[in-house]
Amino acid sequence: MELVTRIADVPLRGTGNIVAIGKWDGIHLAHQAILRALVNEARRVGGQSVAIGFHPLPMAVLRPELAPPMLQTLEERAEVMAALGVDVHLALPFDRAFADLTPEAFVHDVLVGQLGARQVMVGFNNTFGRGGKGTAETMRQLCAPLGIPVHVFQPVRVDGENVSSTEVRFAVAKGRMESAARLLGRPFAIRGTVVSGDQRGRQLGYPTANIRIEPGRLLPAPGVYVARVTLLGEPRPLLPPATVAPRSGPVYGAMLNLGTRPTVGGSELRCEAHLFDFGGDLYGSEVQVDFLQYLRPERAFPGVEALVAQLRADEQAARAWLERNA
Ligand SMILES: Cc1cc2nc3c(=O)[nH]c(=O)nc-3n(C[C@H](O)[C@H](O)[C@H](O)COP(=O)(O)O)c2cc1C
Ligand SMILES: Nc1ncnc2c1ncn2[C@@H]1O[C@H](COP(=O)(O)OP(=O)(O)O)[C@@H](O)[C@H]1O
Repeated sequence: MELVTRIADVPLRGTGNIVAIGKWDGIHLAHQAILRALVNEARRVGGQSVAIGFHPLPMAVLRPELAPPMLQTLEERAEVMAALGVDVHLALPFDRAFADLTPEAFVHDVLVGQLGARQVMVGFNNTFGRGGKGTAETMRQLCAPLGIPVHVFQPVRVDGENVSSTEVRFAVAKGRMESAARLLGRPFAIRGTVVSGDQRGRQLGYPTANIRIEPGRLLPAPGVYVARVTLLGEPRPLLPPATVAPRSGPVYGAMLNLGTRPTVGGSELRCEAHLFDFGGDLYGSEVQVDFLQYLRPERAFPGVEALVAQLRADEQAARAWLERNA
């Protein structure tokens, strides 16, 4: 998949562009329904599937004080799209000039004029153009005279709730990882580089890979979790335009602590994972951490012995969970 941030960098391929528009944060089940339809339709007509999104997200530009933390970095979002088979992700920088386009100008100049869209797909609650004035219905009305079909996708429901990025954020922030996974269709995950810590873990018998946390992203509630860690290898800085392919690597069951380590006098938030049945050097490599299940809150133990005893109990609980859910 090509990841581009400028319309001029969208390749010209096939019989034209089939376009889906959204914010795509998290790429939950409802996003996936649209993107799968996009890919299928583009393949059917021999066209190119283009998912238009934004980076940074509109809210981060228009009302930064109200902008929620993101469920994914641009790279994480792009890789999930690549895995779904999308041909191009156009992540437009949402600046003031873009925000000021009227719905008419967006359709006539951007979608038709610059992108040559043949069909358009949007979610039922999509808004676009100045002040968010354009709705899915506006899109239909503007595209109909141009002979461009608009497909509006209805909400996807899970456990009686509409699937939305807001619902996913809520579940993640509460540490409800199984709810988050039901909405996402996969576990909530973060990626990061392993950096060095205080080198204390190995003395406790539990070396813990210290995963650097990107600012501005949403993290689960602090605490101890059952996790799965994928070793992705060398970090690959992403500078669009770039070709993005889904990455993978060896996968390990793990237990992790997202916390400040009060027992050893720590104060800043860290994400530290102990991988089961692994030995080796992870410093400088990139990992993906899937948060699977909340186990317990972090506690201040009277000393390291009590901490290690708890880590043994955590290991048993985490291994048992992984076995049950293999
Ligand atoms: C599964 C797990 C649970 C943990 N729980 C706690 C805890 O409840 N309280 C605490 O102070 N530290 C906890 N820790 C953090 C350890 O104190 C930390 O990993 C250890 O101090 C090693 O730090 P280092 O990697 O910087 O050397 C936990 C670590 C893991 C992997
Ligand atoms: N099973 C394992 N789980 C996590 N890290 C491991 C494991 N085995 C070896 N390591 C290595 O040990 C490092 C963590 O050891 P630790 O003593 O906790 O040091 P630090 O404080 O620098 O994180 C990891 O970054 C990784 O390179």
